[in-house]
Amino acid sequence: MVGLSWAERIGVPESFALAGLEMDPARLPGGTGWGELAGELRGYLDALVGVDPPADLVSEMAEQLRSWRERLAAARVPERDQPWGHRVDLPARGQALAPHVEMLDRGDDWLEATVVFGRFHLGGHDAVHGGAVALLFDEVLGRFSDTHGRPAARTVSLDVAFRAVTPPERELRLRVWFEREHGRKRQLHGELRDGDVVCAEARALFIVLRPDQG
Ligand SMILES: CCCCCCCC(=O)SCCNC(=O)CCNC(=O)[C@H](O)C(C)(C)COP(=O)(O)OP(=O)(O)OC[C@H]1O[C@@H](n2cnc3c(N)ncnc32)[C@H](O)[C@@H]1OP(=O)(O)O
Repeated sequence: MVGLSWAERIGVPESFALAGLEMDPARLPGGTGWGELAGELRGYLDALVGVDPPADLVSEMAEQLRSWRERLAAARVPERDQPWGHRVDLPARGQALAPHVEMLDRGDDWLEATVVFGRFHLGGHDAVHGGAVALLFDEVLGRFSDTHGRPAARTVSLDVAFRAVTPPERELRLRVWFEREHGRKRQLHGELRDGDVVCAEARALFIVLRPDQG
């Protein structure tokens, strides 16, 4: 990654997919195969949550995972060089923590997207975990907060109201928008819907980082 600027390394949070960014995936951390790997990991976690496997399969999986953990330990890099969470050219920044979000449309101060929570994000009784819903809002509101050339900010408060059960494995609609910007403060609002049903609403406050806080 020698010679790449920080912006080239992690991209800028202007997009949820490549839109407008001239980045060559082969030159980015993780290379061209990272998106497929992150997608496979997401799929693996969703599949694992949904099975009751026989004992020999459990042992075999544990052994393979142990082997991969040991191989990966040798390839550890500082956070700024890792592809996970830094690949803004890929869905979910190339990580499997947050659910899969696809941007549909956006204006200067609003954004619409679809989101599907996998079985991995299930809390119980066919409802998505409330923490996963909060994670979704923090991720999308947080990224959108930094768009249109705005300097980076951090979440200082996130209030989520759970209005109805959020179903897994269904395409849901997410809308987020700026409510107010004043000084270092940005207030954003988000709404998650399953058809006409409002599943959750969020209000978040972001504080722009001072140069010494980046
Ligand atoms: C591209 C990647 C996108 C991913 C999105 C994910 C986003 C995240 O999850 S960020 C991680 C979670 N958040 C954090 O770790 C933040 C931890 N907090 C901090 O680091 C610090 O509070 C920081 C740096 C943001 C601000 O600290 P500092 O510069 O000292 O601000 P401070 O002076 O205390 O507060 C600034 C203003 O905000 C207000 N404020 C601060 N916290 C709160 C709060 N919780 N509620 C209401 N107001 C608050 C203060 O009252 C103050 O207001 P005023 O200027 O009117 O007096």
